[in-house]
Amino acid sequence: MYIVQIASECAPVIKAGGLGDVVYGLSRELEVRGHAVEVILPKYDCMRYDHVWGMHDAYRDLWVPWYGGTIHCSVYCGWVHGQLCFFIEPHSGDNFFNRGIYYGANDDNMRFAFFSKAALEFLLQSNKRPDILHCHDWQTGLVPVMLFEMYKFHGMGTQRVVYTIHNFKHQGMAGPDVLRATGLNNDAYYYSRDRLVDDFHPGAINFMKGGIVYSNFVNTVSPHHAWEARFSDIGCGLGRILEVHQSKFGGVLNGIDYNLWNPESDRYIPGFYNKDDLEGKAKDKKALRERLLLRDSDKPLICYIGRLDNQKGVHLVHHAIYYALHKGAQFVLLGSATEAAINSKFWHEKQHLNNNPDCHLELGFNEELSHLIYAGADMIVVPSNYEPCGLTQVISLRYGTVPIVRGVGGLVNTVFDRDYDQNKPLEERNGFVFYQSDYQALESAMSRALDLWAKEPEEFQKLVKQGMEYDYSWNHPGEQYVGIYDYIRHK
Ligand SMILES: Nc1ncnc2c1ncn2[C@@H]1O[C@H](COP(=O)(O)OP(=O)(O)O[C@H]2O[C@H](CO)[C@@H](O)[C@H](O)[C@H]2O)[C@@H](O)[C@H]1O
Repeated sequence: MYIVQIASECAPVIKAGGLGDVVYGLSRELEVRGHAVEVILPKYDCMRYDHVWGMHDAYRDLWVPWYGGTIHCSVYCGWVHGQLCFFIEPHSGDNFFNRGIYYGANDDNMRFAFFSKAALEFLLQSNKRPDILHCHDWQTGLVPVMLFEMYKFHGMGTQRVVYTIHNFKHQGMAGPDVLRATGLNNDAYYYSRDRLVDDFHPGAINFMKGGIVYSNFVNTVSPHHAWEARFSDIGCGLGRILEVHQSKFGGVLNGIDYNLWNPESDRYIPGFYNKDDLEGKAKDKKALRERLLLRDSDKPLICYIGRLDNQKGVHLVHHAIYYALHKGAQFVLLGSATEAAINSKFWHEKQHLNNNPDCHLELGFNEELSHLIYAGADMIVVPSNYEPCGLTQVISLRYGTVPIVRGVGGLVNTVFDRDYDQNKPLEERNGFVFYQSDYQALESAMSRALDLWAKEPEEFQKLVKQGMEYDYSWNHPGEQYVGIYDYIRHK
């Protein structure tokens, strides 16, 4: 099959979070399975150009209709660690992708509506006719809308679309302007409850809803989150439309790239190891302590890696730091906050803990350091309020770092409590789970983990190995996505 992914991120060249990992990892897996995959991305000024090889212009004069006129774009192509990617660069006063940021501008809705339109124009004008377009999150929700309402009539009638939702919270909203800009026009038609209008804001077009209504298959990134999206408020108002389209909606658990995340060959860690020989992990712990100026000791080391925002349960992350220190453990945090209030709270905390030899807060995005932390830590906390899939607990399992997680979303599908899991036999359990979002719940799971570490080190080691035995590579999800592509092609 010929598959084109249209997305706003692809790791490591453009990575703000887990979406980038998934776009890259899934693309590689599909290629290994013998399919041809291309990725279409915006050409941001701030992307990591050092991760693109052989960048050259692929399509010099792409004219994209926008409002009544056109915007001139150039399309570049290059290889991101073996994956062929196309980067669209618009030349207009809007400066859509020259802002020094990926997201967070006031006109994000227009930036990504334009990108979606430009991606379709690029396919149309360059005569690319993939079997499958795979779109991700609100940024590309308008792709299937425009494909089936416009481009279908211009020679793109056989393309099928899979739409993957990584986060229901951000849905992309705009006024009727976006219909004018993209050429969809016809307000009365699109402002209907079974098409694009937001169920709760009658004046707004909802991009994600468009993606759900028009795509041939829709999924989120774990089976449990698919259930939550339909039957709880986690669907953020999209529950009704998911109900209407339930026959084409499901959950596919994410994988991680096992070549990139591999403690036996990771180029960012000094000690290599596997489940049968964990000596290298001790070396990594030592290296991590040295790098972050933590005192060398026989204390356990707990970490947190991830965005710092309400989704991730920041109040519990904050509490975990102090509870770990109180229990005689060390704590390392690697996180970045986009919200000013959260950012300043953690900067304040960082200053406060600056001289503590058992704690280090690293605020910012640092891919390389994240590898060393996954390898060097004994445990990771993931106390999310909601979590569509979650990659950090899965990466941790691969690195023999025991996850302590809140039982929501994909965390439920990947972490099984050592003491209480009802469905897995003892020898298949791999971490600690708590359910409530209060301090006591977190503390009880953390203290169970720390007690096991201190009092029954052999049992703790067993848990580490059991976690490393899980296969959360792209192998299985890759097969599931190919099954979905096949199904919608022949339906
Ligand atoms: N400061 C930092 N420095 C370095 N690396 C950092 C970092 N902060 C995060 N990362 C890395 O970014 C990735 C984050 O993965 P998550 O699953 O937490 O994604 P996120 O919530 O962004 O995405 C959404 O999409 C993904 C993919 O579908 C879902 O798993 C998830 O539930 C959903 O919220 C991991 O690879 C992690 O190591």
